[in-house]
Amino acid sequence: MVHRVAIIGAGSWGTALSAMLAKKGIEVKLWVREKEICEQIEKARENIKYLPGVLIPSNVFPTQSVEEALKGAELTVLAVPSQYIRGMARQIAPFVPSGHVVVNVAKGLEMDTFLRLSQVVEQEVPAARIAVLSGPSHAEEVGRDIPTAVVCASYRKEDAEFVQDVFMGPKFRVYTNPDVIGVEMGGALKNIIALAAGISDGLGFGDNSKAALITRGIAEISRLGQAMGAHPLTFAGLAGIGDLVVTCTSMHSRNRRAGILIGQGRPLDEVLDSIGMVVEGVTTCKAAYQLAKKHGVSMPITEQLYHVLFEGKDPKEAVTELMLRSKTHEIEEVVSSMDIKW
Ligand SMILES: NC(=O)c1ccc[n+]([C@@H]2O[C@H](COP(=O)([O-])OP(=O)(O)OC[C@H]3O[C@@H](n4cnc5c(N)ncnc54)[C@H](O)[C@@H]3O)[C@@H](O)[C@H]2O)c1
Ligand SMILES: O=P(O)(O)OC[C@H](O)CO
Repeated sequence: MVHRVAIIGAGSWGTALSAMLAKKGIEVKLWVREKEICEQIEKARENIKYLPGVLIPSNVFPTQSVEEALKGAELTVLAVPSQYIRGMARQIAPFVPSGHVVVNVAKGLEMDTFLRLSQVVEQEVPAARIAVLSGPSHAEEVGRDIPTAVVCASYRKEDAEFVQDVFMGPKFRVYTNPDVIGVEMGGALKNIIALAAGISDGLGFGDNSKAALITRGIAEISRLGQAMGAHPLTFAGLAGIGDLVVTCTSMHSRNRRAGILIGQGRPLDEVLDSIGMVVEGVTTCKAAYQLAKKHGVSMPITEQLYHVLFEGKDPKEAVTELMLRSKTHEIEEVVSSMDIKW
């Protein structure tokens, strides 16, 4: 039984996970970047900016010191947005003992290097053993004890099972998976498709369009994931189709909400300002667009979203290009493996 956990980052997700672990009786040291939020959690037991309405138990100890957060921790959770993972990993590194498990819960790719986040943490915290936790899990629901299932991936079975034991509870079920690449790529790339699904809603399209985006979305996520070494079946799991469905359909999703506003014709800067929280799909789209080129993988939805976000393309024109692009089979592997001549 673990007694003390450090959580680095008190945005929506770090705050929800802190509350959840604290309710299991674990002492949580929560590193909070903003002084006013740190004081608010300490005094009012609430994080009004990032997770309003969720009571933060008294065994969550907010601190602005990374050293203090990690002191005596048996597990460290990195819960800052993906573009800050390297900086935070570098800050925690001096306080991470050899063999300590660091679990990354952010979903994205590093924008300049296109690295997966566990690779970034590995580079910055060589003493750590890395795990990742992903899957369909909106902070607003986890913070309110709504039943949720996620997946933990790690190269070592014992590390994945350790994280599973720490997080598992009657309202939070954790599976394990050795496919770190697949779990990370599913979690990162679903945000791109959620932005596209939001745009579809913002344009006034319907459920058919959404289902098409989800289904063709998982096809292109899986293609890039496999080109990078992932197992295809991981994309049929919680970090794949599971997270894709929740993010494309939920009003909690910041990516989907941002997409809706873009579809309604609002400029990207204004949209990101109005959401006020991280919209990971924007930077991930940039990285995935380049990664797809590098690996020679076709990602038509990602490609069109890239043109809309960064080159001012009209979303309606992007939809027409997606619908009219060259004809193709649904699943190439089915065509080649069926015992019939085509
Ligand atoms: N919110 C969710 O429901 C949810 C669920 C699962 C995974 N995630 C993932 O967790 C990660 C964190 O997202 P979130 O939802 O908690 O973010 P958020 O938008 O709610 O909060 C933003 C966070 O970024 C921090 N921050 C801002 N500038 C920083 C800097 N320079 N250095 C370090 N930290 C800085 C803020 O202090 C705050 O903690 C993301 O990758 C997200 O995809 C979120
Ligand atoms: O609000 P979003 O779009 O960042 O999604 C949050 C989680 O990743 C959902 O699983």
